Amino acid sequence: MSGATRVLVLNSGSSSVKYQLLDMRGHRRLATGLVERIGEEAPRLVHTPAGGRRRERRERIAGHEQALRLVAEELDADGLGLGSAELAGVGHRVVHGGRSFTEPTLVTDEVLAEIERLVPLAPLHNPANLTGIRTALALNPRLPQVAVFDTAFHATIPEHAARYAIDAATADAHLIRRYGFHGTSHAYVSRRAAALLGREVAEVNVIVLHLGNGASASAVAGGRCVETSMGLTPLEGLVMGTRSGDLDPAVVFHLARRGGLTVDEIDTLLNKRSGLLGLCGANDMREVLDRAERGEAAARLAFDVYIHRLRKYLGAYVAVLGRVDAVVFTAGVGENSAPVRAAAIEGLEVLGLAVDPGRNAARSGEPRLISPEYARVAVAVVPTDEELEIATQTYALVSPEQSA
Ligand SMILES: Nc1ncnc2c1ncn2[C@@H]1O[C@H](COP(=O)(O)OP(=O)(O)O)[C@@H](O)[C@H]1O
Ligand SMILES: CC(=O)OP(=O)(O)O
Ligand SMILES: [Mg+2]
Repeated sequence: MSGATRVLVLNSGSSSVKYQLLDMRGHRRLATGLVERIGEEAPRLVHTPAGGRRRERRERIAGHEQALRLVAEELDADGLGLGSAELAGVGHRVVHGGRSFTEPTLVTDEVLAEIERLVPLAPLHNPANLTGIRTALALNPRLPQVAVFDTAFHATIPEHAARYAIDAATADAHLIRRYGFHGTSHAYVSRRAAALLGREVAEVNVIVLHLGNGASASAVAGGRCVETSMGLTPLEGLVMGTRSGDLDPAVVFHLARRGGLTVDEIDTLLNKRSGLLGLCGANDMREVLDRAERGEAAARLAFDVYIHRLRKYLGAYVAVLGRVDAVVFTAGVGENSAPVRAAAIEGLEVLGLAVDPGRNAARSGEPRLISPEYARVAVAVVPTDEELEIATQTYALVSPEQSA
């Protein structure tokens, strides 16, 4: 392999693509960007080269392939395109790896076929991820492509936590079990949390609360994930921006039989029109908090439902782990919302948990403690960096001699 030291990371969501180009010498970001509202009204691309001016494009963007071609054009314009000899490879976030993929994987035809086979388990995500890989390959067939799976870190969850209590043969026939998602973030953040405590990863038990648009909790014992809140798909668990999280599965039958909704309509309802949005009409936690402060009852209730669910999981994961060294908040809401963190931990002194108001209110892009000096369990904020983690894993695969 040549002296190529750059990695492009693509995180293709159902209607967006986030990307970063990193130089792995010193982990420097050379460009970052976002394409949003793909296939919807008013799509746009925002591209920011390091040290350069932010550029924006607003044009029709019908699908992910077109989105990626525009990204490639923007990178080309900065001399950073997919044809560049300095590019060592492309790392793709792939949401569902089923039980087939527990490690970052160099993409081959067989790997593509397996990701395709898993589409029914992640219909909103895997097709976009596949298009990302195929388009990058079309733009430069010689460039190594690496798939980094959201599910991989959760492969260590023991069987008793991964199995749903349904007919075993049916579960096996349809690959039904808990897979878990956001694994790249849970892995990265739990490692950074151990470093913040000045301890070895193998020594600490951590609960990670990844609260973004999608949200999930995980229990990590000595660096191995033992439980997580998302399941077969990223719908289970916590209340999210637009997803319901946990509910009685009979709600689905009831909506089909009594409400006259089709399965696809129920799927859309639970994934896109539920959560905070469904409860109060806003999916952004900042707006929910603003409206709640102005006395809007629906927004107050949405916040309370969100926090109640979070606290239930927190308590459950204390029981799962037995001993907890740290509770860690991460992702958009977890990193930025002091009110969410305060409400999640309030009154949990019995579990050794407390938040220092001054520390909680402070702002910083660095990992930090927000628990008081005396607390038995650390409460921390650790910014996640899925892109850096994907780039690091990609570089280790495509350039092992240099990344070592
Ligand atoms: N200051 C803040 N207070 C509350 N929520 C915030 C704040 N800043 C960002 N967020 C929330 O973070 C969410 C995005 O989180 P992020 O981790 O970037 O999500 P994703 O990667 O799933 O798109 C937004 O929906 C918004 O609600
Ligand atoms: C898997 C998942 O929920 O991802 P996101 O939070 O990016 O929607
Ligand atoms: Mg995210």
